[in-house]
Amino acid sequence: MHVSIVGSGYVGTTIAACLADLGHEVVNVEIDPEIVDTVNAGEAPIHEPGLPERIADHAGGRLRATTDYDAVCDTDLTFLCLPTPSAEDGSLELDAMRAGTQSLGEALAERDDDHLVVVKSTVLPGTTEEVVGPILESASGRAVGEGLELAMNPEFLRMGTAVSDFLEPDKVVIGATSDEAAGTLRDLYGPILEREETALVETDVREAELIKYANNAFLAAKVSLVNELGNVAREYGADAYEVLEAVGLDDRISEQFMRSGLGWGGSCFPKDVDALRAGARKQGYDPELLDAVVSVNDDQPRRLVDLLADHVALEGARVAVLGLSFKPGTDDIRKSRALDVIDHLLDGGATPVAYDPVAIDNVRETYPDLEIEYADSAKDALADADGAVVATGWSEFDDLSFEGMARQVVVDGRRIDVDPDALEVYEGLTW
Ligand SMILES: NC(=O)C1=CN([C@@H]2O[C@H](COP(=O)(O)OP(=O)(O)OC[C@H]3O[C@@H](n4cnc5c(N)ncnc54)[C@H](O)[C@@H]3O)[C@@H](O)[C@H]2O)C=CC1
Ligand SMILES: O=C(O)[C@H]1O[C@H](OP(=O)(O)OP(=O)(O)OC[C@H]2O[C@@H](n3ccc(=O)[nH]c3=O)[C@H](O)[C@@H]2O)[C@H](O)[C@@H](O)[C@@H]1O
Repeated sequence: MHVSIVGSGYVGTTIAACLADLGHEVVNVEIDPEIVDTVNAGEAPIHEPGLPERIADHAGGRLRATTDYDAVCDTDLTFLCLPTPSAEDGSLELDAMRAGTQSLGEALAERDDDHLVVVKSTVLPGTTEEVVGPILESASGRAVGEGLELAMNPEFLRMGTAVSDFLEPDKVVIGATSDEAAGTLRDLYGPILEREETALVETDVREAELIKYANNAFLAAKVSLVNELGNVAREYGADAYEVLEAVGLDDRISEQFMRSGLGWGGSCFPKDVDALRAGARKQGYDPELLDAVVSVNDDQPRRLVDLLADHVALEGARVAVLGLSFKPGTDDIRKSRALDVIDHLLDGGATPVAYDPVAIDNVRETYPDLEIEYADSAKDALADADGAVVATGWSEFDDLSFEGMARQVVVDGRRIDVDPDALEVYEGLTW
């Protein structure tokens, strides 16, 4: 099939390379010319395992990128993989969706053949049919349902495992406005749907939109619940990891997403939970539980720094911060809990000395005025430090030597492997 993908960020680039891998002819339409040049040069614009080799294999062949929307006219369907960030008040901001849809509609005015537009971005119920559809119709002069089809197909990939998550998903959700649209997507995903492990969910558009939010809200809530149970376990002097490992043996609960500690961050859980809360309020419902999910999460970084302050006077202290990315395996620092930990350390008058295997440049570029020191290795960060906090659970922190610290006080927000008896103080945030 000939596929166009509007937006070549984490999702758009990943699915473009994977669809090319499945044998489709793919073009990425992206406003950032630097990203376009990178993809066309056969390189990955983002850090994601498995992506560089796929882009190198297909660029110049089945995969290309362009800034020119007219490229969509040579394709059968277009995915919208545009950003859907939070507005100041946490509500869903649709400026990029509106702008990209307008450009797509204008380009499709030039095409008479059937065309399917698929919303891949995470959007609240009603957005596909009440925002995207009308913009498409007015910009293209074509009517949805008359050769111009509309569908919503949410994405569940995780950063760090995006390629394998896309190619080997638990489920594919298709919310289509017509049987033809659903059939086109089934054909597109053929080899993925043939896998026994992939469930196919066909539903209406509104349900498809909400499934994505419900999925993320559930996972974020699970981590907040696990964190709350961990906080309680600590008060009782019990080990939450042992407790939750046993709880996870119950099939109804599952062993996944049971790691308590510093909480969830990233570009999706925070914005999606906020958008759902704001959307629910707009509909007249007060989402008390989701509010609590956020407040438990917001409190964990402060709790971590308070725990350190029980052992180290923060004013004037050198504190090693191990990890900056929002989770291991990615250089993404958006809404990383590590940044909140750093803010609390700075508020307490400490000097944070940060180390991360891949995310330091992102922090430097994004927060040039942040008054912290950076280290080239964990060992350098720990040298002469009065205390250390573990903010991201990179595997290289397992079995780390804490020698060289002024005082071996370690407060762990991610349950790395350490020998507590070898340290002066070892505190786990939730165990
Ligand atoms: N990042 C992730 O792990 C996942 C993200 N999602 C959802 O997918 C959507 C996209 O997310 P990401 O790929 O992470 O965003 P991103 O910010 O990495 O990429 C979006 C891309 O769209 C481009 N763009 C913006 N306006 C444009 C326009 N008018 N025309 C063409 N290109 C334009 C940007 O330059 C950027 O490269 C969001 O709704 C997100 O919630 C869903 C599942 C996973
Ligand atoms: O909508 C999205 O963009 C994506 O959001 C998450 O993916 P991602 O943000 O890449 O990362 P996760 O692995 O889900 O981790 C999210 C946060 O939860 C934290 N977490 C996760 C699991 C756990 O047990 N404990 C825990 O604290 C991680 O450290 C991280 O900060 C979802 O897992 C994806 O299914 C979804 O597609």
